[in-house]
Amino acid sequence: MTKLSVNVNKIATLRNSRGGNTPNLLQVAKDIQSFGGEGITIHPRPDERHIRYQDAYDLKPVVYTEYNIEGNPVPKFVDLVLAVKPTQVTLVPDAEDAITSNAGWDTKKHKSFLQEVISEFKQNGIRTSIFIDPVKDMIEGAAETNADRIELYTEEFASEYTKGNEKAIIPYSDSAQLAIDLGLGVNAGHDLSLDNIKFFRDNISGLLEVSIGHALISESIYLGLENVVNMYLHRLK
Ligand SMILES: CC(=O)[C@@H](O)[C@H](O)COP(=O)(O)O
Ligand SMILES: NCC(=O)COP(=O)(O)O
Repeated sequence: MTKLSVNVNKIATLRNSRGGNTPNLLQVAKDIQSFGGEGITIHPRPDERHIRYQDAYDLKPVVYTEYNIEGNPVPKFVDLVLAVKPTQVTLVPDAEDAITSNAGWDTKKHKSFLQEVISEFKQNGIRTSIFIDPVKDMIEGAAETNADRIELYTEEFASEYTKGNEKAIIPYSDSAQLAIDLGLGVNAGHDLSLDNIKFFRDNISGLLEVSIGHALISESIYLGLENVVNMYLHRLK
């Protein structure tokens, strides 16, 4: 069963745009879970353009499903995650000025760093996942970091699928199977949407979790948040 974790970054974007507290991030997170959402994901970036570090603390008592905090493991981020202790931390190699996440880890080049930071999170009871491209060497490197899971970076799939190229799934299905064979759990995210999620899910064995934000919140403008959450859940059955 693939769990739906809703990324609420874009709720925070809207909230911050007026300087107030509308939409109320905590209330939206409660509602998403009451609609059937099986997790809440946030990605506090160093410039706090959307999710603020305080949001990560404030959400902890509100999230009773799975709480996933994503980000580049710079010292401030590591301290935040160790203090909040979410269900899962997803490590993303984002540059500070990146408009959004745009690459997976080089797990060979950063092996010792990742081993060290992953060990610290695991010692604190936090499940670890690393954001990764669907590349054989990188998946093998991920296994050597002792991460619990990988998160397949799905932008390339989403972009190609939109153009009608269904073969774009092949690196992802191959990578997922290799990860499972190496003892890694498989998550996925970035640019997944109502249009592509069922095809992706149907072709990825053992997919444990998808984290979806930008498309889901955008689709909700037209279709309503409760309706969209349930449309994703239906496609993920
Ligand atoms: C790692 C990942 O794919 C998501 O966290 C994505 O980066 C969302 O970040 P933004 O909402 O800032 O685009
Ligand atoms: N890890 C992916 C995520 O949390 C949301 O990415 P997106 O759906 O906003 O592209």
